[in-house]
Amino acid sequence: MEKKILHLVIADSELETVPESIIDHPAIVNYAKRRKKKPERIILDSTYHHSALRQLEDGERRGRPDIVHICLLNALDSILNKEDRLRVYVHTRNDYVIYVDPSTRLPRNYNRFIGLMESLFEKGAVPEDLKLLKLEKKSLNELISEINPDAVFIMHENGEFMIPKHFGKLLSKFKKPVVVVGGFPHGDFKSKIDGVKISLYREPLMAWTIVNEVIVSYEWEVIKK
Ligand SMILES: C[S@@+](CC[C@H](N)C(=O)[O-])C[C@H]1O[C@@H](n2cnc3c(N)ncnc32)[C@H](O)[C@@H]1O
Repeated sequence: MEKKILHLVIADSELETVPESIIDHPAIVNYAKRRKKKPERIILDSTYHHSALRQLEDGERRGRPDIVHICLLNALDSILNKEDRLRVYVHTRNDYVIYVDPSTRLPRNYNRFIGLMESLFEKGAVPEDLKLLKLEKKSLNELISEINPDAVFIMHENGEFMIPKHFGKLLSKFKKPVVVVGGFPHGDFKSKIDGVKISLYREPLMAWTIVNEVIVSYEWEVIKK
């Protein structure tokens, strides 16, 4: 029997290189100089580029690679992943998808993670020989069609309420479910996708907390040894 695998998509993630329209902004130019990189090659980060972000549409939610970093650390270090029952994808606001090999050992250090993302956006795959992380231009809907799941669940604070334990049970009924978690700090999904919206708590939680809850609730159902 084919084993059940959970496909987790961190969607509409606020991970992008600096947009053309702000490459001349002093906050970007100075930061790029300090890091000895070209402005267009650096990853937008609200901690350092706050004043430049104010000039961008959706500026209050953009530049949050830290959300992707923490979600990926949690997912890749999970028991579910070590048991080869998890596939993780990062979809970004500009419709790029990062395919994450389950054996990837992501840098714990945030600055090193940023360096890795910059190489990925420049080269399309890192490390170039092993291709543990691969970048492709793709919409969220294209990614989901490619996975070809038997169910799609969208984690959403306004979805049908279900405690994590019950959600794990529901997920385990499917062979290849996709679970979508928003990789952004505020607001709603920008991509339009079909799926069953599920809320796991009566308040909004951070994306990485939802990632943990989903993974562990599923793990308790499918890993029985
Ligand atoms: C920080 S939240 C998004 C921002 C949130 N809409 C807000 O304005 O505070 C990031 C993601 O975590 C998931 N999430 C957050 N709270 C949730 C909840 N109570 N139940 C299910 N998913 C949740 C959703 O996928 C959401 O897109």
